[in-house]
Amino acid sequence: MAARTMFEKIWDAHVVHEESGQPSLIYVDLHLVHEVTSPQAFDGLRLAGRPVRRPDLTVATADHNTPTWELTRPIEDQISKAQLDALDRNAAEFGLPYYYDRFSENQGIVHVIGPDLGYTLPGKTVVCGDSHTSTHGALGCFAVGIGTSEVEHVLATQTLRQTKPQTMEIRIDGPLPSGVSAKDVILGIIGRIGVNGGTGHVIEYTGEAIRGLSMDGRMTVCNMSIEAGARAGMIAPDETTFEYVRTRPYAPKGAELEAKIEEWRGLATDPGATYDKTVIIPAVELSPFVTWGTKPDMVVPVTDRVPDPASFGSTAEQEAAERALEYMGLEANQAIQDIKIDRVFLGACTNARIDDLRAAASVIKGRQVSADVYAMVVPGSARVKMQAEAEGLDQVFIDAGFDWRVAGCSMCLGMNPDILEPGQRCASTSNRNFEGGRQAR
Ligand SMILES: CC(C)[C@H](C(=O)O)[C@@H](O)C(=O)O
Ligand code: SF4
Repeated sequence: MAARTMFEKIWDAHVVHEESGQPSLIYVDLHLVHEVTSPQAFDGLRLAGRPVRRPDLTVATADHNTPTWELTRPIEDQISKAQLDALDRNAAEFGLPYYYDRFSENQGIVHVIGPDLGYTLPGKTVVCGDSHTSTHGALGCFAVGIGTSEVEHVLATQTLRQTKPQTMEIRIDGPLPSGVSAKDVILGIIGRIGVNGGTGHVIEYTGEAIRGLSMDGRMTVCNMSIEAGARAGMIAPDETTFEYVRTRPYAPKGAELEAKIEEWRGLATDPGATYDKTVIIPAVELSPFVTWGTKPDMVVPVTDRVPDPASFGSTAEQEAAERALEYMGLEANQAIQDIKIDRVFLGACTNARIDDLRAAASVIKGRQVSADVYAMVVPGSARVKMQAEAEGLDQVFIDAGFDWRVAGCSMCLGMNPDILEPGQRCASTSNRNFEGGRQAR
């Protein structure tokens, strides 16, 4: 058989039906569900009198609307409450055995809990009515975000209509310079290829720098494939992946798992397989990055300055930069480290896993949040929160003046009470910086 990429192997193994000129029908191994994009999908099933075809392959949780204050306080916002209540009802009515409501010890951001609990596994096809489903590809699976009508289709049939994407390799050569994290890798990539650089493609991240990342770091990279315009992101499973899976509560165990691992070793892209596009970035060219504007590719090293709009090549870019500076309240050539911030948000499916909290706590330990800044940490899941508390990280944050919250999406999109006031500037670990969004990084 001809040499194939990892994506092609997973795709080939899941095609149910192909017809020329039509999207393919692919089988879905894992369907993740949250309260925002599922209510209408369940309504559709109810109207058609159809059951959920594979409740055993469906995992649901409440994350976007959940308040991050103490769980004993009731939800004030009626729209949030209605979406959460709808998922409670739908999970009960359609018999979903794996539903984690906001009080569950397995609750959390859907992209944090899937891998952490051991539902997301190498070789699978994973879908969710959510753009950052790309996160799961870090384990070596094809994970793609879908819309609400597709959520209904998957609930009803366990299949998805999907046009076969093209493949793109992004190789980061050499080890990462010190101080450069997974977030810097992906911001550096997006800064280079732009927010449309991956359009129509599945990105496979390769190279020494990627191999050297922990699973949590790999998820950060794959998470923001969407900000590069890609359909999905993926990383070949290796010993780091297998070690991670061995300690997941709901992953296969013992001999069954070891047999699976042998199978998963065959998923990596074959030598000689070709990608439709390849981008090579030397790791030495990466540094700690932040965004200064209103698109994820408006990126500079943190030691640098806000760019001058006049320095951009096209009129469109110049105008976009001018608008971004105005929105952000920044001046051209201002040093990034001189920018005043009002808030800090550590959280979201980009950077709220245990490695992220450990890294932040190691910097924060012994320091104080400025009296002018309100800072909060929102762990990605109840399990991450528990683990952090077992390690005493919560105390490090609290001693420094951070608020220590309950898990959820929180300020990342502000469907819950965690929002900025107009004009406030926030340093955020989230994945987007759009106008009207809630965060700056
Ligand atoms: C609510 C949901 C549809 C949305 C998404 O798909 O991305 C959200 O997760 C986000 O990040 O804005
Ligand atoms: S944390 Fe943010 S990006 Fe991630 S799923 Fe929630 S709202 Fe979307």
